[in-house]
Amino acid sequence: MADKIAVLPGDGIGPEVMDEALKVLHKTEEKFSFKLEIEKGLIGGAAIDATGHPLPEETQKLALGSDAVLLGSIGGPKWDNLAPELTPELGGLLALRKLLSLYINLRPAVVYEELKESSPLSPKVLSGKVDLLTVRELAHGIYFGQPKKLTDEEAFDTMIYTREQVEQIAHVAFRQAKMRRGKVTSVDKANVLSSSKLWRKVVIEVAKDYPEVTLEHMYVDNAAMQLMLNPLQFDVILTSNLFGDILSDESAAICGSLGMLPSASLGAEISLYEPAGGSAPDIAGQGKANPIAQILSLAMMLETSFEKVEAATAIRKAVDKVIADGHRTGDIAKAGDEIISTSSMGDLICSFI
Ligand SMILES: NC(=O)C1=CN([C@@H]2O[C@H](COP(=O)(O)OP(=O)(O)OC[C@H]3O[C@@H](n4cnc5c(N)ncnc54)[C@H](O)[C@@H]3O)[C@@H](O)[C@H]2O)C=CC1
Ligand SMILES: CC(C)CC(=O)C(=O)O
Ligand SMILES: [Mg+2]
Repeated sequence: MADKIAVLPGDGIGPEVMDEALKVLHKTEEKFSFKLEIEKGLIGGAAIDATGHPLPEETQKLALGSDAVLLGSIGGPKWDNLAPELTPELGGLLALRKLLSLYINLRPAVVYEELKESSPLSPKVLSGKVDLLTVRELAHGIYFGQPKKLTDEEAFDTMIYTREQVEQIAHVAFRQAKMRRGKVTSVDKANVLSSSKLWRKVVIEVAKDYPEVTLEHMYVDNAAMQLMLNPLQFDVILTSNLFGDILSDESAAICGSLGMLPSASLGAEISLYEPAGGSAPDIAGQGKANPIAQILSLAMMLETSFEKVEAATAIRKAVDKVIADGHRTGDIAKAGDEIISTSSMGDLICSFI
């Protein structure tokens, strides 16, 4: 039986960039002689409009019955004022991450030599190759902690981490660092938050199992600044759900655009692959979105869930080639560059596979 993927395009630019990723998948299947069974489903605002719920039962069944999930992005102003549990964010994406027990979120950020000019950072700061990996805890922390409350007079969220949850994600970061340049920077706010004090204590304990990996700690405010001042110092950034969400967007900015940042959300069995960015309502429906984050998320899926390493490498090489040849969507263009559309970028990447 063919391996099966659930394809959930979602909202805004989600369906646009997903079309390009599927084109690339089909080209890759042809080239490397394999076939994945694809079934599309609804999530987020699109699901609310069609069924009244951001994660309909049918989508839950589809995800649970697939070998991997490829997701576009969810949300948009149209659905912002619903009850929290019925929003595309909480009721859709976060509920899906919970359903699949996805506690690991890997967000690799690499600055392409040819895109250094698209980065807001100066050539002096980018004097070497920025290649960092955010390992973000994805299933707990303040996004999920109970109790939560929202009234017109009072609102709160709860940031909880248990020893076991921190241990789990810390081991992932140290294992990644062993395969990379051997350094983990654990980012917390242990000077203020109890959950961070436990985080730091447990990370120090886990580090003892990895004597070959250097561990350093950084408060999140300083980390946000250090990313701008000296991103070259980072190899693996290990951090909590909220801090990882914020810092990974910052790492995308360093790369030139959120449209360049893929991600893999991993857990017990079924993994989910999604661009780090959102539904980009400001550019949705205009053919302006950069599909590379979605296409690189596809490459992460082929490699991680299906062991199609050659296929994933071919996709990454094709992306390298379009960038090296100077093809640019608007988000990564500099003054004077010809700007190409979402679908032209997808076509070009296909042509290089
Ligand atoms: N994983 C997901 O599905 C996520 C969903 N969201 C949702 O997306 C909606 C919009 O949120 P925002 O804060 O505006 O964040 P966003 O990530 O959608 O957009 C931020 C900025 O990055 C740009 N951008 C993002 N992806 C791009 C791409 N592929 N190509 C070119 N430019 C790109 C957008 O045009 C915008 O200027 C909200 O409803 C939010 O909750 C936000 C983040 C992640
Ligand atoms: C809907 C958000 C919680 C998703 C997000 O911003 C992210 O995972 O980066
Ligand atoms: Mg985010």
